Amino acid sequence: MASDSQMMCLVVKDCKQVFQDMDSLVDVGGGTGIIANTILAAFPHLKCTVLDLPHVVANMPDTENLKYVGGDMFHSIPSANAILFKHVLHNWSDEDCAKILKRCREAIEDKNEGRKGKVLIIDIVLDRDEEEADMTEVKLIFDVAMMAVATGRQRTEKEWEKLFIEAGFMNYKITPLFGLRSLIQVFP
Ligand SMILES: C[S@@+](CC[C@H](N)C(=O)[O-])C[C@H]1O[C@@H](n2cnc3c(N)ncnc32)[C@H](O)[C@@H]1O
Ligand SMILES: COc1c(-c2ccc(O)c(O)c2)oc2cc(O)cc(O)c2c1=O
Repeated sequence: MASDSQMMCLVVKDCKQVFQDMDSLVDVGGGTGIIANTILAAFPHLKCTVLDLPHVVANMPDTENLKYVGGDMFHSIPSANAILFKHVLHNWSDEDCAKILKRCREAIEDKNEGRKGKVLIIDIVLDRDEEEADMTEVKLIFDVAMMAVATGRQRTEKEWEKLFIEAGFMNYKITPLFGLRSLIQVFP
């Protein structure tokens, strides 16, 4: 998982505009900060926070631009312009994702400036039109794996869309990445 996170180098390189116009980002379920550090290397002006379970971040030292918060995404997510989830939401049921996405809406609302941020999701999107059959097969194997090891699942675009709308988001944009995954930007 840690080495896979280095694929973020390519995401950051290919999707510069996604990170350019923000000041702050929270990586939810960001573990030991590999993804956050990769993003910071390309965008050092950002203030990043990694939110993960207390025992995961207990011994992680903060740096000038990267802070570790031990907590629970179901209860509260620190405020920021963007909230990132890489390989997190596929571990959770629709009901759980709805709760998490509601916490995101609270986290990206800037009450003083009336500005609203966005949610970034890196995960599998099943049944993309342009996709080859063998790619779909591998994605479905991951779907079965997620159901076996957690209460989660892989989702089609329609299933993602339903989650976003039910959580009060207005719009989204899917950018396919290399391999199996896509970047989904979700806007309030
Ligand atoms: C599958 S890992 C993904 C790690 C990382 N985002 C990546 O792509 O390498 C899921 C992460 O979510 C964290 N997590 C699980 N439940 C959580 C919760 N309630 N609040 C915050 N983080 C949680 C786990 O500790 C773990 O680090
Ligand atoms: C489906 O997610 C992908 C994972 C993954 C593995 C284990 C987990 O607990 C997860 O939550 C996610 O890992 C990889 C690794 C790769 O090199 C390529 C991939 O496409 C994926 C996933 O899509």
